[in-house]
Amino acid sequence: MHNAIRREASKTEQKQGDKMIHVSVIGAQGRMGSHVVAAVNAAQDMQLVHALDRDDDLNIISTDNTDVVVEFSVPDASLKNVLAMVNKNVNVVVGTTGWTEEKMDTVREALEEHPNISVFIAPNFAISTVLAEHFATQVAKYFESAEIIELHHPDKVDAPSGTALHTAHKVAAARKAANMPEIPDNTQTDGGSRGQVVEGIHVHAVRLRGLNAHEEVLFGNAGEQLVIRADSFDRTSFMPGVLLAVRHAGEKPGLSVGLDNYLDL
Ligand SMILES: NC(=O)C1=CN([C@@H]2O[C@H](COP(=O)(O)OP(=O)(O)OC[C@H]3O[C@@H](n4cnc5c(N)ncnc54)[C@H](O)[C@@H]3O)[C@@H](O)[C@H]2O)C=CC1
Ligand SMILES: O=C(O)C1=N[C@H](C(=O)O)C[C@H](O)C1
Repeated sequence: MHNAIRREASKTEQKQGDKMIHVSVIGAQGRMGSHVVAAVNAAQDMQLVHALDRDDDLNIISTDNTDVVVEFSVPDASLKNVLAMVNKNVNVVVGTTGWTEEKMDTVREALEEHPNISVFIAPNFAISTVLAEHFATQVAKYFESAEIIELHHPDKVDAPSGTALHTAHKVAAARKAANMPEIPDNTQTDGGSRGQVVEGIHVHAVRLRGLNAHEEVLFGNAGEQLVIRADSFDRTSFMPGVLLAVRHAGEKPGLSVGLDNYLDL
C-alpha cells in the first residue's frame, strides 16, 4: 500500500460509529482513486480498509473486512476487477469507463450466482454532468440537430469519454422515442473531423492541458441553438456522487447504471 494512503488509513481507524461503512478502493493511486481515498477518510460514516492498485493482491478484500469496493482503474482492467469482487460477494461502485453492453452482460451473468450483490456503474459522478445529461434527454425531441463535444485533460486514455457515449445513447433514445428523423448532414468528404457517430449522434473529443472534464450537448433548429454545458473543474466534483453511491450500495441487488438512480429527477 502507498505510504500516504497507509497513514490516512490508520487515521480512520480512530473513527467510531454504529453504522460505519467499510470501504476498499481499487485504483487507489490514480487521480480518481486517490481522491476517493481522501473522501472516504473524511466521511464520518465510512472507514477505509484497503487502498489497492495495479500490483496489489485483491484477494485480501473479503466480506469479513469490506462492505463496498470503489473501483477507478483503467478500461482494460475494470471488468476483471468487478467480477473478482462479485465472486467474493462484495458490492461494487464503479467509476471506470469502457463499459460496453457485452461487458455489462458478463457482469449480469455473474450476478445471477450472487443475487444479493449490487454493482453500480456511473459514467459520471458529478451532479452538474448528470443534470446536463438529464436536461439534454428531456429537450432532445425539440431539435432537428444534436451533437456532443467532450473536452478533457490530455492524460485521459479513452476517447470519446464514457460520459459522452452515455449521453449520446440517451439523446438517441429520446429522439427515437419521439420518432425524430435522422439528423441532417450533407458532409460529402470526411477526414475524421465529423467525430465518432454514436447511434446517429456525432461525438467530438478535445484533449487540452489545463482542462479537467467538460461536456457540451449542442441542439439546433433553423435560426436557433441551445447549448447545455457541464464543467468539472476539479476531481472533488465527483466525490459527493461517489459517497452517495457507496451509501446506497447493496440496497438494489443487480447491475444499475447512472447516478440518476439515486437522484430525485
Ligand atoms: N465516473 C466518473 O465520474 C469518472 C470516471 N473516471 C474514469 O475513471 C478511470 C480512472 O481515471 P483516472 O483516475 O484519471 O486514471 P489514472 O490513470 O490516474 O488511475 C488509474 C489507476 O488504476 C491503476 N490500475 C491500472 N491497472 C489496474 C488493475 N489491473 N487493477 C487495479 N488498479 C489498476 C493505475 O495504476 C492507476 O493508479 C478512467 O476510466 C476515467 O475515465 C474519471 C473521472 C470521473
Ligand atoms: O478521465 C476522466 O477524467 C473522466 N472520465 C469519465 C468519462 O470518460 O466520462 C468521467 C469524466 O468525464 C472524467
